[in-house]
Amino acid sequence: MRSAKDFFRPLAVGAPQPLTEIPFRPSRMIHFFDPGNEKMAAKVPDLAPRVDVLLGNLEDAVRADRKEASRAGLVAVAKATDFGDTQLWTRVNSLDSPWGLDDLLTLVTEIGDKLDVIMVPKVEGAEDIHYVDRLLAQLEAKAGLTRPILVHAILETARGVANVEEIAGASPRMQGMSLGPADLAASRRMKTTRVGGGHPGYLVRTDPVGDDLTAGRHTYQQDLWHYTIARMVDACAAHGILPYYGPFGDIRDVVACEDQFRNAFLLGCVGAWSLHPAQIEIARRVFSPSPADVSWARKVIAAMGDGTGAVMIDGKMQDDATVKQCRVVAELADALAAKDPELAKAYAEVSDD
Ligand SMILES: CC(C)(COP(=O)(O)OP(=O)(O)OC[C@H]1O[C@@H](n2cnc3c(N)ncnc32)[C@H](O)[C@@H]1OP(=O)(O)O)[C@@H](O)C(=O)NCCC(=O)NCCSC(=O)C[C@H](O)C(=O)O
Ligand SMILES: [Mg+2]
Repeated sequence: MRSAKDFFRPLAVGAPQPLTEIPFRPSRMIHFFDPGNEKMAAKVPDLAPRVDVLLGNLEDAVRADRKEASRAGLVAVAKATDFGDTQLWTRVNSLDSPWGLDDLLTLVTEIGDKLDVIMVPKVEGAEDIHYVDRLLAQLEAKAGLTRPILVHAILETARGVANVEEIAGASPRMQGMSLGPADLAASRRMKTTRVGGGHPGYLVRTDPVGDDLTAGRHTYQQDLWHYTIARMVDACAAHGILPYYGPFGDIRDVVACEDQFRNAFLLGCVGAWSLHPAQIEIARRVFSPSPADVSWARKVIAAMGDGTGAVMIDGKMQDDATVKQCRVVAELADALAAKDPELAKAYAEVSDD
């Protein structure tokens, strides 16, 4: 482990100064596109103003014989597009793949000034982040970059989950973490073939009534991902970085997608991946606090004055802890409103009530 004194020193001569804090930038939806797919790449200029993050995906879902084309496509899209205040991220191929090294070498050299975050898949432990950290510092120095590229880890192996805290704290570059439910299910030998979401076989059943073990017993489907998301949220909060849900693969089932995203939002996640344009609005809706919640949060903050003591509002006790909860909601609303004029209007309307 690096000493505390060295933690915020650049890892290569001439590399940018590491950040001491990860700035909060709206990232409700990380929209995946394949930059080697001409149809998808052509939609990027129209998509950019509609999403918080555009992610050029080079890893899984890109065929092996299309890896170089996708990498080149991302370079071309990044150079040709004005992203405004929308972030550009990429997901590179895994560190043990034949493409991961060339992804990093090419992208930092060619478009490092446009890339905000590099998502690293299948991170197993702090050693993977340390490798990327040093390499990025060398490449940034060589490219003359003036701000550090941040790193986002996907939690998608059993070992990665076991090491989640050390991954979250491995580098000042760590921006956040996403759940990767498909690879994680395979790594754990879980028996679901879905990408995220619940499973009808994973349930609890109400007790039997009398001797009949079958009649009148209700079952409730449970969430396969609750444990991992909760661990990830704690690790991220402890290290000042941001947690994300990841992908929901049943594109058609917009209802269950919204449920999964909302569970993650309530547990502390700030966003999710959108794999298809249909999921963009779902993420925007879910990961933006409702005007009613913002109105309530502001009311509590106003009533609590310096934030100490206890008061009753609408029959509910408020104190030092609830005002902190309300500040989380109100500060998120302010940050999102600064980017999203529609939300700004909705939040302004409720404060006029
Ligand atoms: C899932 C898809 C393959 C579906 O594509 P398609 O069959 O073309 O869908 P549609 O016909 O409904 O598309 C309508 C139009 O929208 C365009 N489109 C589709 N998806 C996107 C997109 N993501 N960005 C931009 N544009 C998109 C289509 O081209 C159609 O256009 P047009 O014909 O002009 O009307 C496809 O959506 C897709 O490939 N999505 C991304 C998949 C992906 O990135 N997967 C990897 C992430 S999940 C993962 O890796 C698992 C994770 O790591 C884990 O372990 O859990
Ligand atoms: Mg994966």
